[in-house]
Amino acid sequence: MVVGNWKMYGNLAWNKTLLESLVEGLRDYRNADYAVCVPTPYLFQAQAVLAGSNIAWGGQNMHQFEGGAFTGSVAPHMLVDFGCSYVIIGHSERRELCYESDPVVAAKFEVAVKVGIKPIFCLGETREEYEAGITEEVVARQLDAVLSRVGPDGLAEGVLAYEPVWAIGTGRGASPAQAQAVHAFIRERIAEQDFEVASHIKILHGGSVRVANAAQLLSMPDIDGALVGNASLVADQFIAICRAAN
Ligand SMILES: O=C(CO)COP(=O)(O)O
Repeated sequence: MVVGNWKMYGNLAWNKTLLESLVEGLRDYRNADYAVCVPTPYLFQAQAVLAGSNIAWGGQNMHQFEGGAFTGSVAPHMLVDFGCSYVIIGHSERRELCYESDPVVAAKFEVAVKVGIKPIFCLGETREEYEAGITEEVVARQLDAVLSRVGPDGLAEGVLAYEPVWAIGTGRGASPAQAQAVHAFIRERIAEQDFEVASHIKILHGGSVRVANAAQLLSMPDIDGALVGNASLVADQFIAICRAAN
């Protein structure tokens, strides 16, 4: 599975070119599930261009409540209205810059499943945490917050994305072996609760996934796909990463 996270980039004209190029470039490919998570105002455009194609679309965030006086927020059902299959939950940029806590991320995960949207649940350690050698502790805490709220069967309704924060946007991602070790740790921790769920759940990798390193990362046994930032903004690069998935 390969998912593009456009973050806060794009405009109507530019999106149109990118989306149409993706449809064209991936038309004959069925090797993986493909999706793009676009800024909320452009969901209608993603829906219009991608409907009927083999590329799904989704949001990058949503509120955990179904409605209310939350100026500037987007309710889960609003993503449903625009045909979203996915929503990114707990991205490190939202955890860090918007102070989203583990309990909030867990609540969002639960609500997304409830309204029928697959959450792409992000977890990963910061550079300080990595350097302090507490990666597993941090990732376990983030995972457990969701697991304890929805249980293994609930978790199975979503997709996981391990994104070491120090690898995001830096061009210096984790090595395949480094990434594999944490992916395996995550899978083992889920297996402690439910072996079946652990063996079937998709764990994507994110953080400077590029054309040059995608195939190697995706060949690791516990890496089931990629969550791509920068390279998802360039049609040829995103298409190449999608084609590298198997
Ligand atoms: O944050 C990311 C995807 O969610 C990764 O971004 P980059 O691919 O730009 O490092």
